[in-house]
Amino acid sequence: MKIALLGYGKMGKAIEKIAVERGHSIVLKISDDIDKHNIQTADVAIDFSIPEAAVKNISNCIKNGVPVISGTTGWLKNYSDMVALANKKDGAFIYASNFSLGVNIFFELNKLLAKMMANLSQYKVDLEEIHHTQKLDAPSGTAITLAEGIIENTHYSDWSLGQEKSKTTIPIESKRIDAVPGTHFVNYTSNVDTISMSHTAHNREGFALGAVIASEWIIGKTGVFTMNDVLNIG
Ligand SMILES: NC(=O)C1=CN([C@@H]2O[C@H](COP(=O)(O)OP(=O)(O)OC[C@H]3O[C@@H](n4cnc5c(N)ncnc54)[C@H](OP(=O)(O)O)[C@@H]3O)[C@@H](O)[C@H]2O)C=CC1
Ligand SMILES: O=C(O)C1=N[C@H](C(=O)O)C[C@H](O)C1
Repeated sequence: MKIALLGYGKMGKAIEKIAVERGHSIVLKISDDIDKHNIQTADVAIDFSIPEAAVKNISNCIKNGVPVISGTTGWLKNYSDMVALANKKDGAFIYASNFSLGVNIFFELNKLLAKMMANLSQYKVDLEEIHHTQKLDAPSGTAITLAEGIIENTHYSDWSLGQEKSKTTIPIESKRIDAVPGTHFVNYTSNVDTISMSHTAHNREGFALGAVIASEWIIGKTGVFTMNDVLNIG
């Protein structure tokens, strides 16, 4: 498989290592305006860039008929536009806030726990995420997906960064510490106890492997998919 890397930072480099180990070749490493490059030389594009570049990168791939996997976070207000474009152009597109197998299992556990807690009004939920100090966006995309999983299954209707805003808003605390690859907590607290669930990434390999597996999976397919489709969970 010929892979274009859209973004050659920490994740681009981690993906290159795993892709090459799995027998793929990297034909493009793009860190600037995608319009300067011919994306059609690749079988698939993997975007781990910056929030401001993701929409243009994804659009360019879809318009050129190249399947695209995006892990970039912080651009999600435009997600429905990318879905519409992919459907209109018969493209192939996967976005995931987190490509690791462990976090995708954690997403399902989060929904299950939310269902169990839905009628227990003595508990309040809050989320916490910890990442390295170079991270550009807050809260993390993973924390937003966790909040969405709780909103789908409880009376909560929104999330907010920082302190609790109302009884229907899930507070998310974002911490930035040194080189932390990514840690997420889901806490349910009552007057007498706290139930906590956490996922801790030890390095970036899980994210990178998930993105390469998604790229292998999407070849030959048309449509908009999620990691639940790729991993056959959920
Ligand atoms: N979904 C998931 O599983 C994961 C998602 N992420 C997300 O992936 C993204 C990248 O993370 P990370 O690799 O740590 O960040 P880095 O800052 O290490 O890398 C981002 C890279 O994007 C480059 N870039 C800047 N402009 C463009 C452009 N127009 N097109 C393509 N690339 C560009 C930057 O180049 P330069 O430095 O020259 O400006 C930089 O090399 C973030 O949004 C992060 O949240 C991260 C880990 C896992
Ligand atoms: O920026 C990162 O590093 C990460 N970003 C993703 C996110 O925003 O959730 C995934 C992972 O936690 C690492």
